[in-house]
Amino acid sequence: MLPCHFTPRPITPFITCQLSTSSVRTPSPSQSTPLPPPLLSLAAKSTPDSVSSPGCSLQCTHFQSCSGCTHEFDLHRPVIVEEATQFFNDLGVLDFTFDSCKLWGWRCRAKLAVRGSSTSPMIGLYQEGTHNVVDIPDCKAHHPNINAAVELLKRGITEFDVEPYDEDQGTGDLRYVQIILMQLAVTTYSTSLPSPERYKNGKIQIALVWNSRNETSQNSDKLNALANFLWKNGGVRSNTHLVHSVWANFQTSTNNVIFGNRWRHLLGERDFWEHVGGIDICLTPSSFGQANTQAFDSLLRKLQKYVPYGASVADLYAGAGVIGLSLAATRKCRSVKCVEVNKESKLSFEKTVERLPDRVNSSISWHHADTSKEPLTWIMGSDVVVVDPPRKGLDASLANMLRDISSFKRKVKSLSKSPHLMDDKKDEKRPWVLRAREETVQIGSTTDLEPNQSLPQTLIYISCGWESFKEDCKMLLSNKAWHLEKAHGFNFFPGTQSIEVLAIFKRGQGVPQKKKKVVKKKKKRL
Ligand SMILES: C[S@@+](CC[C@H](N)C(=O)[O-])C[C@H]1O[C@@H](n2cnc3c(N)ncnc32)[C@H](O)[C@@H]1O
Repeated sequence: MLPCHFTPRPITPFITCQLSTSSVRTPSPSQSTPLPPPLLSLAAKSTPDSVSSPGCSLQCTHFQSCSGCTHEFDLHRPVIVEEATQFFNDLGVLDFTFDSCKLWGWRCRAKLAVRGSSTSPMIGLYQEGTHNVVDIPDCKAHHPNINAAVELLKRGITEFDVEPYDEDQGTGDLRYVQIILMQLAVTTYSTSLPSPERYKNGKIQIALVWNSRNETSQNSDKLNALANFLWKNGGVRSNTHLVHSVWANFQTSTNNVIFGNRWRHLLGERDFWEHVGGIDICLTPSSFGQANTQAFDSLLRKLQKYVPYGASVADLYAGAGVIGLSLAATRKCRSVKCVEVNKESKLSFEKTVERLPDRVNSSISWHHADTSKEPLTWIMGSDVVVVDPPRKGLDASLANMLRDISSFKRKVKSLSKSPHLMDDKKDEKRPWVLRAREETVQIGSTTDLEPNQSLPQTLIYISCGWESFKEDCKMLLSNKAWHLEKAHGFNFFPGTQSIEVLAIFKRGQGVPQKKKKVVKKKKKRL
């Protein structure tokens, strides 16, 4: 076990170190994937270190050539944590915490470009500022099973003479591959397995982005041959049993968009299950999923504590509704309303709901809608609103509405029949409202819910974009309708300067946190 050195700093968040990599194995078919850096198993609340600890360094051969990681040392404590601590201190939150999470092998989702030739394929990320792909077979951020899947794929490409995509010419077959680690196989469904075990034995979903319109295009025989190879050598009957399923996505556009609209399930099980936040969630290859599922799980567990039992929750930027559904299950919510602009997430939501424990008795709905359009109608009647926007932060209309929330009391009365949610407005013409109604999924009865015109008292902001968060935060606080009560950071992307922030805002001005008094013990006289 390597030591992690800690020395105090003037402003110090609590840092929780969980540096264990013991749970990660290397089941590469050829056994050539190296082990991640040595084991550190600390579980401590501690002040951070100020020296570069060798035990917390990346030790990756691809560092500097690959654009994935920007920082090599002190993975457990990105430099930005210092700034975040100061930022929250200035806003009166003196007990900002930072959970350092898993430092290597944390990435459970990878979208990698496939370039080079069939005899010498390269699978990796672009070099910073270029379209040159860097091969990253030994990536230390990837879960080892992702690296093993990449290696298997390379073998298949060579064996079946699959031409990687050539961006300049627009030729070749295989453009990208998306590889996702799943920690819960449907066939061996058992949430009683400890989480590290599930993580260690995670299976892989491979989605091949094929340079053709559909599965009947020219060269589809090669696609099938490659998929069969992956299944034969990595699937359920192989020695390694690494691969859960193989999918194809068809994309012929010359722009930078990775995926086309057409997806095909080729081999293995169709449904892909994950266990986070106390529930099983189903993810399709096209729906949003967090790259660092273990860190996301820690965040969800923390978030749940800020939601009162029986609360009504609006989950905005909801994806497949993971946050809302996790709250429905663990906080016995009265109602949960999820709002998401990507229609593809609907199916995942529906499947996840099917596996919710029987005891969940909430009224749950999922709406295919843009939360920036008439945002007030989405949060009305909720006690808690959760926002988890993309990196660019909140849509301006939503941020403005939240900032001015105190002035909306009267408007709420007139809006109490939400145009998004009510069916009795037959003359509704606005296309986005009609679309939202069409795609709405409602689970559980709404009749027991008395019309509720209240506005939320708690705002929970989950951010993956530190710069946009700072702006949104200042904006939200500027009208004094909210105060910041708590803030926590999570090391979602070790090796980079990005952190995930969980911030809890409450209505009103709040009481400033007091600095903890240092109680000096009197020396006993001998
Ligand atoms: C960071 S992801 C969070 C997803 C989800 N909360 C989760 O953890 O799985 C942001 C989500 O917001 C969605 N989104 C982006 N802009 C939106 C908008 N204006 N209205 C509704 N959803 C939006 C994206 O499609 C994406 O699914």
